[in-house]
Amino acid sequence: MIQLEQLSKFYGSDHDAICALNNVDLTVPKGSITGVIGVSGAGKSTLIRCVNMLERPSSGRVLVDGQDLTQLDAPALRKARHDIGMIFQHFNLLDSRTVYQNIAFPLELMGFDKNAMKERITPLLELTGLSDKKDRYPSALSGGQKQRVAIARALASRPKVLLCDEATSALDPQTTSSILELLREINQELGLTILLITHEMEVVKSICDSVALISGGELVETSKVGPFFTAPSTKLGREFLEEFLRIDPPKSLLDRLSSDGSDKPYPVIRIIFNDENVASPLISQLARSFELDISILQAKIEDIQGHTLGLMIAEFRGNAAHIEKALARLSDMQLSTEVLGYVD
Ligand SMILES: Nc1ncnc2c1ncn2[C@@H]1O[C@H](COP(=O)(O)OP(=O)(O)OP(=O)(O)O)[C@@H](O)[C@H]1O
Repeated sequence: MIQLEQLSKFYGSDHDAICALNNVDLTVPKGSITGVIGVSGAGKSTLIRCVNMLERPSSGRVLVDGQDLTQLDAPALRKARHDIGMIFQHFNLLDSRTVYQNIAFPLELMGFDKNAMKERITPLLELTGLSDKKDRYPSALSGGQKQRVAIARALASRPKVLLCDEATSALDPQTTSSILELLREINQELGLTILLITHEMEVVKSICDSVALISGGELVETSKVGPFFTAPSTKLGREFLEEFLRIDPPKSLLDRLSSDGSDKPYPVIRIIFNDENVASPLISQLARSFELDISILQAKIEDIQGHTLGLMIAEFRGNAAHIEKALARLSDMQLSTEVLGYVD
């Protein structure tokens, strides 16, 4: 388990200090995968680097399995770091060492002899699918394979927690999926607690149990992943969700679309559905109740860990007063709606 208590970090001197983290409280339960998401500059890297003291917090506490790392002297911190593995966006492998030697590196520092090292490394090569690549150098590996080496190296000291710093940001979507799958497997098989930072909702959706949204160094929302995707409680959460769900209207529609409703009477609406209303025959009910013709122009449904989320772009045609009432009905139902423009 990782606990961050009132964690703050300032860079620079007093008068022009930059506040990168401001009184952050976050708990990552044992065996869970928690994602910290935020835009560039929000403080994600600073946060994750404070967990293993690569950055010294300015104030607050960092507890890993109950031990406050901010209170440790250098030798005790070195020892505590054996419990914390970390992987990075750009892998950080040693180019002059083979795959095997890279994974062996932390064990050498810990004083393992050759046989004990082999005993540790062989199953890690298997787990990460690298057994046949053990004598290759990093330059002869793909990005995904490099990240697998980094994961094996991070696991060599048998850590209790794994920190992932944008671990898939440099990878293509297919490789990203395979690395995320590997992380999920490791989490389940080894019971490893994982804290990751990302700017991608797709990563959170794929493997996280919980999510923490960070902005301007402050934690603005924490939630289980299902509720976060179906009903985020903050404006920023909703923005992330909309960006994730975004489907651009087709060009043929954009060409007809006017931002001004005075010359074109029929609105084109984007509606986000969630668990509560995705299954209801909402569109046909609205059409019947308000005598409207509703054309669905685009639609998308996502399954987020058992929760359903849908997005639809639809054109509402009919009497202006009836359209207004239909929109009011959507609003009463707490559905997130947005008028994209008007058509005639
Ligand atoms: N070493 C540093 N010295 C001064 N300011 C820093 C330093 N590192 C980060 N910052 C500042 O702290 C704030 C948070 O940066 P951080 O790198 O933690 O954000 P981030 O969310 O990880 O961004 P990105 O996704 O772009 O990496 C930013 O305003 C950044 O400019």
